[in-house]
Formats: sequence, C-alpha cells, structure tokens
Amino acid sequence: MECEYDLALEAKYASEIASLLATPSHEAVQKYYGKLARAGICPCLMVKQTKDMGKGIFADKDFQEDELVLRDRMLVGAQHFSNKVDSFVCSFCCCYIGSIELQIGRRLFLHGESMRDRAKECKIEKSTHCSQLELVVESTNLDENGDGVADLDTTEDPCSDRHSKTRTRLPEEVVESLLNGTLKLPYSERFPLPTVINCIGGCSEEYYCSTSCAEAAWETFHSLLCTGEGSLCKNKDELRNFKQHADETNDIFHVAAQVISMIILKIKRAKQNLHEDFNWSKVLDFWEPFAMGYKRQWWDCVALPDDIDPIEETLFRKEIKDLAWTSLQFLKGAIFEEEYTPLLSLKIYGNIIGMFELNNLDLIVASPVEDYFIYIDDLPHSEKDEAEKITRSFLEALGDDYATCCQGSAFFPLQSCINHSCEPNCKAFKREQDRDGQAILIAIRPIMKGEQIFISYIEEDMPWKERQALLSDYGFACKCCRCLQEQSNSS
Ligand SMILES: C[S@@+](CC[C@H](N)C(=O)[O-])C[C@H]1O[C@@H](n2cnc3c(N)ncnc32)[C@H](O)[C@@H]1O
Repeated sequence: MECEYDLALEAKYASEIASLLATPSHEAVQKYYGKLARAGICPCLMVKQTKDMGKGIFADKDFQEDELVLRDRMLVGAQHFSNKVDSFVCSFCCCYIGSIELQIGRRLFLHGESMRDRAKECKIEKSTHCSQLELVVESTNLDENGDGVADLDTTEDPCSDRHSKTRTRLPEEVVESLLNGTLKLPYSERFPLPTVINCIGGCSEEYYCSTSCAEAAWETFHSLLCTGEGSLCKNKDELRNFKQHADETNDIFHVAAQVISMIILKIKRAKQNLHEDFNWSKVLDFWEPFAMGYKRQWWDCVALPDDIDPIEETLFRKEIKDLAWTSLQFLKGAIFEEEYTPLLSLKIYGNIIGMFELNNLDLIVASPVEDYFIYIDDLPHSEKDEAEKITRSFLEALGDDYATCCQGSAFFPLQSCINHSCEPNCKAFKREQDRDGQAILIAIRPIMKGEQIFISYIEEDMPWKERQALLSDYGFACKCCRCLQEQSNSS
C-alpha cells in the first residue's frame, strides 16, 4: 500500500526535501568545484556545463599519454560484504592492513568457517530429505559435528562456495599460527602492511590502517553507525538489524547510511561549536557535495535485470522500493531524530542510492597477497625452490582466487562528473603505487587543454547498437562523437 511509504511525512516536509533535490545553480557548481580546485584536489581540471551531457570535466592543461589526470578521494564508500572474507582492509581508506601472514591466515580461517557453516546447513537440509543435497553431503565427508574433515584434499564440493573447488585445506594449527604471528612466511617482510588499529568506539566490525583513519571515520560517519560501546547510535539492535539487512540484500545501503550520518554529525558538531539553533540551511551547506551528484530515484533508474520479464517490470520496481523502505526503517530505528526527518525520508534515501547507481563508483584495490606470490615465483631458482617448500601449501590452500582484490562501492566527487565516451581519452587504472581506495584516472592519449575528459562506462569495442543497449542500463542514449557519427552513417 502506498501509504506505507510515509507519503504524509513527505508532504509535510515537501519544501525541505525539494531543497535537497534541487539541481544546483551554475554559480553553486562553480563555487563547489572551485573550492576543490583550490584545495589542490583537481588543480588541472575544470567543471563546466556541456550542451547535451549535463556537467562534465575539462582539461585545464595539456596532458601527455599515460599521465595522471585525476586522483579522487572517496567521500563515502565501503568494501563489499562478500569481499570482507578475502581482503582485510582499512575501513576508511581501504588499504590492506596487518601482514601478509594475517591476510592469508584470515582468509583461510574465514573460508574454513564458511565451509563448516555450509556443511552444517547441508546436514540440516539433509535431515529434511532434500535428495540433491543428500548426494552432496555424502561427498563432503562430514564428521559428527557437521564439520568437513580437516585435512581433506582437493574437493569438488557443490555444497561449498565456488572458490573452494580447487583448494586444499591446511591443519587448523597452521592457520592459527599465521593469525597469531608465530609463523613467518619467507620474504614477507618485503611487503610490509600498516598495523591494525581498532575502532574508537570498540566495535569488532571496522579496523583501520592508522589512528588518523580511525579518527576520520569516527568523526565523518562511523560514530553514529558503530555497534561498539562508545557508539552515539540510539538503538544498537536496530543498527545491527540495518547492517544485517544490508549485508544480506544490497551493501550499497551501508554507503547511503554513511551519507546521512555524515550530515547529521556535521550538524551536531556545528550546533555544539557555534551554540546555534538548528537551521535547515546548515543541512543544505553540508549536503553540498551530494547536491552536485547526478541522481534519480533508485527504483526508477535501476536497470531491469536480464532474467526479469519486461511485463514484470512494475512489480520489480515495487520490490526494489520495498527493499529501500525496509532498510530505511531499520536505519531510522537506529539514528532517527525529529529535526533530521527530511534527510531520512524515502525520497532522499532513494535518491542517494540512485546517485550511486548512476555514477561510476567501483572501488578496487590490488592485493599484496598477489604481489607476494608473484615475487616468490620470480625469485632465482634456488631461492624460489627453498621458499616454495613453505609457500606452496598456502597457495594451494588459497586456491585459484588467491589474488582476489579489495572490491567495494564508493562515491567520488569528481570522478562522478566524468561523462562517458565510446572513444575515451582516459581510463580508471591503478598503478603500482596506488594502494588505497582512491580513484585514479590516466590519460590514454594526449589530451589538449580545453578538451572534455571522458572515460568509457562500458566495453567500447562493440557495434553501435550493442553499446547503446548497454548504456541504456545507465539511463541515457550516448551522444559521444563516435555514436553520433555511427548513428548518422546508419540512417
Ligand atoms: C556519472 S554522470 C556524469 C556527470 C553528469 N553529466 C552530471 O551532470 O552530473 C552520468 C550521466 O551523465 C550523462 N552522460 C554521461 N555521458 C553521456 C553521453 N556520452 N551521452 C549523453 N549523456 C551522457 C547521463 O545523463 C548520465 O546518466
């Protein structure tokens, strides 16, 4: 029923909600990006309005091929929940933390846990007479507790995840010694990682690479979203429900919650420091970076998945809206305060998530574990043989995906302004030295001062029709020079 979505509340706060969703004026855009340029974030770039692509980013100097064009720090972002098993990274900047041993040990331990959980699930399902799973369970060699046999060899276990197909398992004591630091792997000291710093609020969900990252996360958004003792959140049970729902459905909700927390915390701080009464214009000041982002309601702009019949589209969009609504109810339960009501309306929540949907927001950080094993592989023969006597069993235990990198979603204030072209002049590319969650853009050909900066949102080596079909998932028909040319050739 529509009234479930709090339409009355949205009507009551219509003007505040409209002020958050208003397209910023030309002057406001210039002012905001001028501030970023002066802060040295994009000294050689300008943001300008284009004729038919909204705003875009332009070169303010000549760039050589392979030159760094943009380094963009994320405003908000989070590692994907499913990736947390594979990569142990700073919850603020996403650089890898701990040590090579900790990265490997943690991954083996957590995969072992999920294997045991799965085995238990299979056993439960077995007792409910699922014939397909009965076959599976027999092939996993379960012991009395539902645990898989500890030292089993390579398995083809359909009950386990896709990753474990090519894995061997190591004894638990060996994994333990990696985790507690008593086992040192050869040459691992050549890949030092920052010491793990705990969350200021004492939760056991977020870890950092430095006290400055821990403090920045705490001040920016985490103090409201922390489940630890020191949290400022009003209802930690609801916060846990929110987090679990996001983990199980769509982890973009975590990033949306960061946006809302960031603004609420800024207002609280301004009130404390300036002893001012609450004033809606303050919210608009703090909302400025997100006001700049191109947005639509999530359930209107999300692409219809291939496996959904177009006649089911209305139902699909309603389900997406319901999902956002449920998530928002948990978040409100955790951090709601009367004066922030418009910020926590479904319309704003839907637009924040829609902004992530429409903007380029992949967060990728290469794994030092991959570098480590490549290093071992490249050692001179005798040293390599010696090192591999120890490292080989770990590599085999990690399996084919030993090199899985850190993956997540983030909102980058400048990269999100870069338009698409099917003949781009830049690409998102992490160089050897780029070891955290910043977005890096590199010129793939010389770019002249005044040219617009373009990346490709898709694989561009495809015929016009196929490119258009892919770009329609982003909600626009491409007006780049190549498309306009190919379109006019075909008509
Ligand atoms: C990531 S945003 C880029 C910044 C955006 N122009 C703005 O004003 O904020 C993506 C949106 O820009 C527009 N856009 C980007 N590339 C385009 C292209 N090649 N042709 C037409 N519109 C484009 C589309 O509206 C698209 O949904």
